[in-house]
Amino acid sequence: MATPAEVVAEQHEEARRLLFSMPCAAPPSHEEIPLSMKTCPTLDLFASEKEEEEEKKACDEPVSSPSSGETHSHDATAIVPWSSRGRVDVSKIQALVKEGYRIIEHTPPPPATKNKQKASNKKNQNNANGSNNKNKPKQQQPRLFGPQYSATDIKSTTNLWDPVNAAVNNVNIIRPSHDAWGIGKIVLIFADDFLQGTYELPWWHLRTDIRQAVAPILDCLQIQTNQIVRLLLASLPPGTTIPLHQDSGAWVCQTHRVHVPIIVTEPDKIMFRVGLTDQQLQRIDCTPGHVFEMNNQCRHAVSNCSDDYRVHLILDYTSSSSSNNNNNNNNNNNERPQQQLQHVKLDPGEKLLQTRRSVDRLRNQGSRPTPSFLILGAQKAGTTSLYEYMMQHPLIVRPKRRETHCLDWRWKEEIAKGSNFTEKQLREHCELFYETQALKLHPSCCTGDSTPSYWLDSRRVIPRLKMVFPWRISFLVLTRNPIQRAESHYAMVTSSEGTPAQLKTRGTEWREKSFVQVVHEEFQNMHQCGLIPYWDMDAGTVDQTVFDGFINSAEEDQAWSLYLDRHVPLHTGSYGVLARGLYALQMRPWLHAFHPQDFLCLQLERDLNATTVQATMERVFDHVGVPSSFTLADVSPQNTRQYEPNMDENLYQVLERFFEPHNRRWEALVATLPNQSNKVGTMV
Ligand SMILES: Nc1ncnc2c1ncn2[C@@H]1O[C@H](COP(=O)(O)OS(=O)(=O)O)[C@@H](OP(=O)(O)O)[C@H]1O
Repeated sequence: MATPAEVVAEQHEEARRLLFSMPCAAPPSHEEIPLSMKTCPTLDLFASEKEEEEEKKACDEPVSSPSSGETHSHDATAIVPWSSRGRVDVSKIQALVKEGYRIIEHTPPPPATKNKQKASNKKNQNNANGSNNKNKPKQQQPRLFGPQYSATDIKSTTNLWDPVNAAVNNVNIIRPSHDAWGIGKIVLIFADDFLQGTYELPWWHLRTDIRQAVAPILDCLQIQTNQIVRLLLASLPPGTTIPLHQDSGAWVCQTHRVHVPIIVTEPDKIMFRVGLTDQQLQRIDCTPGHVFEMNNQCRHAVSNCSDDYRVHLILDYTSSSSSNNNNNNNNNNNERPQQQLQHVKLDPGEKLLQTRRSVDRLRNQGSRPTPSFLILGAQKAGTTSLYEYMMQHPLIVRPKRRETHCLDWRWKEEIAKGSNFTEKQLREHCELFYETQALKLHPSCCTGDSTPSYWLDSRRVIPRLKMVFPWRISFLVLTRNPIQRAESHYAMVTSSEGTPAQLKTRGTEWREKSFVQVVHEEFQNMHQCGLIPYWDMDAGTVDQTVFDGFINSAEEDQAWSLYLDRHVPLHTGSYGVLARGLYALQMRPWLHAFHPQDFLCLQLERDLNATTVQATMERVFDHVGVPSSFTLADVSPQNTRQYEPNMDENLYQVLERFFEPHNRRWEALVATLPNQSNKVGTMV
């Protein structure tokens, strides 16, 4: 939430009052602030449907209180809010950025001459047609990619603050809150929030004069260029206050934030404050050349109470161990292991596509297909929780519905009848269930859905999936104690609560039957299909020798197919109370059709409990190809239901005997899959 204007005005007035009574603090003794003093903030999450709104929101968002929701791993009083890193000569940078720092147009004007020309041509055309509604120019291109400028639109190539000059000779970067505050910028290095890509802009990698001017600062900090993830100059207009806030985003706890005042005409009229709380703010000396590091997890604010613009160089860098070509490891043991930075050199005039948390090159559009992951099942095994936890990740975008069913129930009826739909048409139909077009532009983001019915009867789903989404998909499979799964299934299907659509899809077949009856019928059905020859229907026991000889045989496959034909309808959810708990059987066709490494198999009780869920989700994020360094804000179980126990001890024991060899079979199968850590453990 942006700070209300009246609060900003109050803070500005307070800063003005403090100018003469609050001296600059003596620099704390620390030099580089350990990253372990910067805990991960609570993120305000990316919401696909509100993307436009989100983009307008602040990158550095104000939050209520620094000590409230945050869990500092350190004694709070020991956290260092800032440190002085030295002094440097900034005259070379001053000379480079002096021109135009006072007159900044933040929104580049449209390329006037050409647009006017086009508009007048269009007007003439329309008049000639006798209509001015036809052939309206499409609004979408300019909005997405920004206007196209050419060298002739630039007023002065030496004015690095000019957004038109930047758009042509450098790269246009959007910084929503800073742009809204009227802050001018010269961006040299930029990164997305997860540091997936560190972009060196042309004015950095093509201009020796700029690099040489900045070099003394890097020497002072004792860092290499490849450690920098953001480097920019910001011009704060007179009379402006950036209100109290603390920075958010996954990058914050992985980077050191440095400020260097460059042009500050009246340093005594600048109020730059930082502190652990709003009551503990310290004022920092902002005379040009003072290199200081600020803990941007602490509260901070700045007010320019002078009559001139104020230019700071702002630099974020990672510990040396995370940068390529650097062997010097000064990482503190408490810090998260850091990823290797990927440095990308951008071309002059190149277009970037930004959301609040992501940065993508226009040239990379479409490089991640949609969808790129699917939660396959099992039904009632916690798939809603898994899905909702995934959707908290800022780079995962919600599909239009959680269970798309685009490959089973919602597969076009005509298609099912075998009409002549082309592959392209089929794909387009399925793509409608996802934010496909928007995601093409943002390949660092991804989407997928959770349709637990896919796992059980995959005979239709797998060929359709291979046809419409022929790229590599990351699959997620979640299992649960199959007895509890069955109880949960029965409770859902017989519940009278839910929307009319939910009640319809659940069916009414089990309404008049007890759980015991439903289980008994399922045993009969399986038996008649020849699916459980090892099961003594009267004694309720397994013949292990028959079981071992039967599983994975052609007879088992045939019996399974017969069972699916006879007892797995599409129009109701009242089926498969035991079959849905035969996890290895459901998985077999999937493993025949796809690579084993495409699957991540999790177990509800073991992997989504309060102790394990964060680590599990980091594996999930890794599996689907988004940065795993994201802390979940809400790990509460989803889609829970209160219901009376619906079986006696005797039935429970029967089911335990029935499922026991199947559970072992499943565990043995999962153990053969690559990338399944935590694979040792028994089905609870
Ligand atoms: N984290 C966690 N820990 C323990 N149990 C959990 C968790 N998340 C979901 N659940 C339980 O999973 C059941 C819902 O599963 P699904 O969301 O897959 O159901 S559905 O197939 O989408 O209808 C539902 O089970 P029942 O409450 O027994 O019906 C949920 O309570």
